[in-house]
Amino acid sequence: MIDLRSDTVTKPTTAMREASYKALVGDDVYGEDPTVNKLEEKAAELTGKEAALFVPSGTQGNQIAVLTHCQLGNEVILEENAHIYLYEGAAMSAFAGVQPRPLKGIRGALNPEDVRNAVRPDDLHFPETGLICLENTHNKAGGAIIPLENMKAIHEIGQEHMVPIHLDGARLFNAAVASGIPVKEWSSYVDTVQFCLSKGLGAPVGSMIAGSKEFIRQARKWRKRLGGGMRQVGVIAAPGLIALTEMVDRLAEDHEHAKMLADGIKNIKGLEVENEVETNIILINVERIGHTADSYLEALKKEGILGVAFGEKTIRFVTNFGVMKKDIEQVLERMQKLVL
Ligand SMILES: Cc1ncc(COP(=O)(O)O)c(CN[C@H](C(=O)O)[C@H](C)O)c1O
Repeated sequence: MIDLRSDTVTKPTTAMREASYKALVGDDVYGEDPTVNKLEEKAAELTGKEAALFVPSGTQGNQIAVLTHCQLGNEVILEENAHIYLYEGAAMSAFAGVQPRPLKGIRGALNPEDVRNAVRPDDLHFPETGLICLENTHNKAGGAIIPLENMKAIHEIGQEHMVPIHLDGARLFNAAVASGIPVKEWSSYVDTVQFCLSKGLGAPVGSMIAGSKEFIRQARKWRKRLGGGMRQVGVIAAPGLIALTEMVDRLAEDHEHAKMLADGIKNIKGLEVENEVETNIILINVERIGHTADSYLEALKKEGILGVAFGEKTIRFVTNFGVMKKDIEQVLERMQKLVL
């Protein structure tokens, strides 16, 4: 099986498994796990924030950010196809008691003037705007990189209106590697950032949230309230350190494979690549070959290829370090056969 469903399917490397085995551990509820402490320091250093916190998933990282930034009854400005809006089970309403304010984006990027106009004025009828959420790279937009200028402009609006900004940076390292702009620079235009260790970086579990010391102190408390206080967590934090020290630069290979796959698909009659492939995600429209996303995925599965549906007529492929160049060649050969 060539698994292109997501970069979440990556399995830990041998180095990660060895690091787990050898990890120095302690009780993290008492702050005594040296490995996760090191990982949190590393994440703070890479993002240029004062502190960071290890969390078991990107979703929990995003939701702890909402819980920590917002009060009950706040409104959260976000892009209408953001993961935090589409794929997190309305957690921000269920747990934090806030209402999302979805805005239309272009390839995931919000128009700064739309953001400015969406910030609520002080009025007895209105909720206060508690947070602005950005996502980079943008999953639904096909791993699109939100331009730095756009983030800078929205940062200024946040500062002007004293509304904090959270970045869902699940694939922020993909944006950094593809653009050559360091993670620290991207992070300088937001108050808090969540990034995944468990996606392209290949760790088996976990994400990091980074922000001010005070923010992380409160976020740690929210994680504990959610039952996320962990004990000898170094066992799963150690692979995260390998992810950050050994697996970042190789993301360029995933991007190269994605471009190779997209270029090959463009030569297959009837298939249409929907997105400009900047990182590791490819969106393919299958309508012209008379398929729905589901029927095409079924046909692909019979050929030993896995993808996911990303709409009625669109499938998504995500390259990852389990997929080599020879796999990409195989996928193209088998997809070509499917349309003959
Ligand atoms: C932008 C972004 N932010 C947050 C998350 C949540 O991360 P996890 O909770 O899965 O660790 C994801 C996961 N994305 C997963 C995937 O792409 O296969 C699915 C859709 O949930 C994400 O793409």
